[in-house]
Amino acid sequence: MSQPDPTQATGAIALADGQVFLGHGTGASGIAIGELCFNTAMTGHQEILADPSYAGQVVCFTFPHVGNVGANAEDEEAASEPARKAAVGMVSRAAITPPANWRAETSFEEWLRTRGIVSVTGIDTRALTRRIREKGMAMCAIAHDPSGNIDIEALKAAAAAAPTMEGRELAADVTREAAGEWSEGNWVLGEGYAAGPEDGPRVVVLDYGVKANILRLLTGAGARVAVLPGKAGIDEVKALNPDGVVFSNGPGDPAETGKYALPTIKAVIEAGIPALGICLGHQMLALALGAKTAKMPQGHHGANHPVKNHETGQVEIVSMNHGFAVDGSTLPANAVETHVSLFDGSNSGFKLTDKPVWAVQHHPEASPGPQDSFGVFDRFVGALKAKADA
Ligand SMILES: NC(=O)CC[C@H](N)C(=O)O
Repeated sequence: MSQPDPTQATGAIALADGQVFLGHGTGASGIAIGELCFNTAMTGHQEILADPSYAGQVVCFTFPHVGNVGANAEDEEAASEPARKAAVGMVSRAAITPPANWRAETSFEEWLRTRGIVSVTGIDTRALTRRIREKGMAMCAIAHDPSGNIDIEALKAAAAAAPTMEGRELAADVTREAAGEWSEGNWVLGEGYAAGPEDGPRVVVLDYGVKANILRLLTGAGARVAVLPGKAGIDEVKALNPDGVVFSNGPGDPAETGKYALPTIKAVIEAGIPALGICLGHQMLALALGAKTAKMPQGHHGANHPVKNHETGQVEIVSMNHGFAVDGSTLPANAVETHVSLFDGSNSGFKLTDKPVWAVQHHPEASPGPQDSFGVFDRFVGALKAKADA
């Protein structure tokens, strides 16, 4: 692959170990610093970059053609204004072509610009991905300068000085500022989003950077959904009379966000309120139960990860986006592992035997990805309805 002249490159990415890749800048200009991960999804790149769990990260897409479907407002995953600060950078191989899809409302390049995502194309993404596979996710600095005046040495220094993801609390940056109601339901081709139900179980979602499709699928399953900022305490949760509580996905290190979130999570479990944790919420539920989480070398980021559901015996193909994992062997005696990743055997879900508590590591809401795990929402809301009818 031809490399631009280092003195004229409009895009560059420097890793913390000093390795530099030169390319063509696109999207937002400037410099962004974050953890570099690779994502293997072949479609849904707008939804991936708009997932607030990617806050503080630069995403390298392994699929070479990114953005040729453009972008549209319906595929928005930010559920609040602060949540629009999701991925900080994007790396891809081929140049972004004009949109060629009937749903496109804008070009992907324009969307990257308006979202402030510093992007570089023309990169040997196979080499970059191999680097992550061999040495783990690296801190990086990514630059786009349309005039081609990138200070490579300064970029290397910025990458080397960047704080690693372990120990970072990022949920506070992407959570909503005030409590709110959520009424958007499931998306239907040609019709858009359905309205939420008038009655049904009350579900309170603790927002650590929740993906909008989690809220839509809860609403679609028949719940009346309220969303609270991630720092809300148990009194604020109880004031909404919840039939169930959801601990959302989100960015950063679960042990750090857990410093303010665990008291609320523990209080919900102790009160016997049915609870569901997703991704960061799954990790923090595990921490609340005394289990441990650890940083993974390369994490799971993609839309075709096989997960074994021990309860049904079936394999579900799921969306994944996590760089930390629950150590399943540290779960307490009253927890049963319900899901496991078939890529590496890491924990992908558990439930409690003596409390109505469930958790999944993967993203059952997809967006993007297969819908094999949509049943997580129907089962949770169904359990709340069954409890109300009992
Ligand atoms: N999608 C998520 O909720 C990610 C959880 C956590 N930030 C991780 O990287 O593991």
